[in-house]
Amino acid sequence: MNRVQINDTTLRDGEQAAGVAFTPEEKIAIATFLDAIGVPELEIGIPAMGVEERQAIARVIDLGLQAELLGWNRAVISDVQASIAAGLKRVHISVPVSEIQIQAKFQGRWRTMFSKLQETVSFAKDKGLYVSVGGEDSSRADENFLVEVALYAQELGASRFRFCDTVGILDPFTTYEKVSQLVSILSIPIEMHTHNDLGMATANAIAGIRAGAKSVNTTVNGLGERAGNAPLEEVVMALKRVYSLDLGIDTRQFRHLSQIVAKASNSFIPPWKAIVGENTFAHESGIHAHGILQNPATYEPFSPEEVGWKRRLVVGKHSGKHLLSDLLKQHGIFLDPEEIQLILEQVRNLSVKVKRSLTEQELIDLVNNRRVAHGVR
Ligand SMILES: CC(C)(COP(=O)(O)OP(=O)(O)OC[C@H]1O[C@@H](n2cnc3c(N)ncnc32)[C@H](O)[C@@H]1OP(=O)(O)O)[C@@H](O)C(=O)NCCC(=O)NCCS
Ligand SMILES: O=C(O)CC[C@@](O)(CC(=O)O)C(=O)O
Repeated sequence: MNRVQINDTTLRDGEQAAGVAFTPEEKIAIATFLDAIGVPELEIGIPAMGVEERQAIARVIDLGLQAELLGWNRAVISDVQASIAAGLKRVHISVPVSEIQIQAKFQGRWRTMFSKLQETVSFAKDKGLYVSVGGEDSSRADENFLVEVALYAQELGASRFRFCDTVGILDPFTTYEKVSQLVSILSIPIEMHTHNDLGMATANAIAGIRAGAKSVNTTVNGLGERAGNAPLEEVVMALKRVYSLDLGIDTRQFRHLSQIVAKASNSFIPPWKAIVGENTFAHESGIHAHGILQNPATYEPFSPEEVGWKRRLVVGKHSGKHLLSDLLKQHGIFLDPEEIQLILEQVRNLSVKVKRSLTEQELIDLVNNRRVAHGVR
């Protein structure tokens, strides 16, 4: 698989998630962090939103980051002017390409879409800007029509074409076919933009990359419209682990980054969320813990440290004797097999009652209480 570049859109599509509103300071902190870990391109907002958004974007530009910075625009001249006013040198111009979107936005007049694309791309090019063009709803567009739009964008001087699965309705197989077709026809690179409505954003992003896309949009934690976008951490780790493609991003910072974005977006990360959920390296079940105690590779796809975590072994409803005696030994408590079995039963009962794993102190208390009850010192 060829080299591919991340263009992270946490600060644009991520912030479009209902209820999410970053302060300028949060935008700065997130952009700085993404840049520091080696993300090479960031879509940092929508200048047409107004003066405050433009000021926040300008502050991010002023940081002098290594990353290339991009602003999102409709095919509207005043949007591009707003991007220029914010100080951006790179603009992304989006046009609807499916029948349903062209109907909603331009009353079905596809010629209007072409003329707006022409006007805005030419305007931006005349101003010396780098221009990327996005096909909104590419996945539902007529394939020949999509090719026509993309070729036109290329002819106008766009440097990249973004294939958008706007409502997340593709699977990886169809994504591969559609993107392969575009890659075979266009000479400019394709960028993947996938949504997670059917839980396939990461898989579709990877399928597009396998088909030859050279760039991919991600967001931290998968934050974004509705069910969100392809998560940065998942795309980077899938490329690294499945395809041995190291993008040079410091993955050890993923946990920290995830927490910063979760806080700024006032949202909660499910414990089982791939890579950044707090259970991703926690083991409670007896058979798993027994395996982990011998060799962590039995039940871990890669080391927790690689993405900023530490392994956790916890006792709970599904634990077994090996884990229990191992944890107790660490506290200098040695029980015979019969006692272990009795404590295990108590662990199960208490876990069901409190509906969680037990803390080490709760485990020790169970042992101590049993000793007191049986007059053991
Ligand atoms: C962009 C924004 C400033 C425009 O605000 P607005 O003038 O109040 O208009 P609305 O959002 O109500 O409606 C969208 C307008 O953009 C038009 N539009 C939508 N996509 C377009 C595109 N790719 N190119 C050109 N025009 C487009 C719609 O047809 C509608 O036009 P109209 O005002 O002439 O009817 C505002 O929607 C905003 O702040 N958006 C930021 C977040 C966002 O919507 N992101 C979605 C990305 S798809
Ligand atoms: O950049 C583009 O061309 C479109 C990106 C977009 O995020 C638009 C959206 O719905 O907010 C999508 O998913 O289509």
